[in-house]
Amino acid sequence: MLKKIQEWRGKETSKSLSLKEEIMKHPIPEHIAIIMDGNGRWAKKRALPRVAGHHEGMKTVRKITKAANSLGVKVLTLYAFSTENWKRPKLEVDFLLKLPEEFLGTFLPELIEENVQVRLMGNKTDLPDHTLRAVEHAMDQTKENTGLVLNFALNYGGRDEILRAVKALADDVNENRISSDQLTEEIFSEYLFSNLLPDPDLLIRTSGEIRLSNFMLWQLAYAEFYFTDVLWPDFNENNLYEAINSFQLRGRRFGGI
Ligand SMILES: Cc1cc(N2CCCCCC2)n2ncc(-c3ccc(F)cc3)c2n1
Repeated sequence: MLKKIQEWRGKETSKSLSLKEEIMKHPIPEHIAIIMDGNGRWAKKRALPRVAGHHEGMKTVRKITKAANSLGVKVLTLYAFSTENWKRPKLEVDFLLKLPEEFLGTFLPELIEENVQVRLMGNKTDLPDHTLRAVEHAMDQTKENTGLVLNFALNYGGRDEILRAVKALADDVNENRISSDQLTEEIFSEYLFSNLLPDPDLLIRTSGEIRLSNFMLWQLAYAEFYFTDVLWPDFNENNLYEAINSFQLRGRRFGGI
């Protein structure tokens, strides 16, 4: 039995290595965005509390961040907490909003070592002070880093983002800081939380759900979508390679023929 497990693991490793070698021969998506779904289901399958799935999912964040950075991905955006998540039970929300400081408290030295730049995308005002302090400290400690931009969508909602951008733009028009005929998609993008970041090339959503859930509604206009039944806590480097391989096999036309 042990021999069979070792043989299986050997095959898995060689499959993973050969797939990584394969995708490295072709352009790697510059910006990958991930809806990290399936954490509660992962816990339920093991008769564990939902928060155990969130905690396991946090370990997957580290694993996939390292894998993306080693591939040369430029931006990795992770949907960590949506504006809709406030509707969850208070105990679960409190647990979730402690994860940023737990993750950074453990892995920030490693992120700095790996030249990763931490960034936040979302509405900061409603976040607890302890959460914001941890993230802003990490952003300050990594602002000079030039490797992977690890962009956490925290208290983020696509419609909220667009509405805030329109309001700020309307103020600028009313104050004659810009006229509506000067407005372009590029200028509008600067009003979004994701300003200065390139749009995602590849969106990955785990756990089999096939919907956007109010995520990066403007920015995903031309992205390739990849859906997998794998639950986020089980998502590994080979699953990432499979998603990138699928992306590379598709011909992107950006609306052209
Ligand atoms: C709210 C939340 C939930 C959260 N989960 C773990 C991953 C699965 C999805 C939900 C639960 N993770 N994982 C890492 C962070 C995080 C956020 C900001 C930051 F600067 C550093 C780490 C995180 N934040």
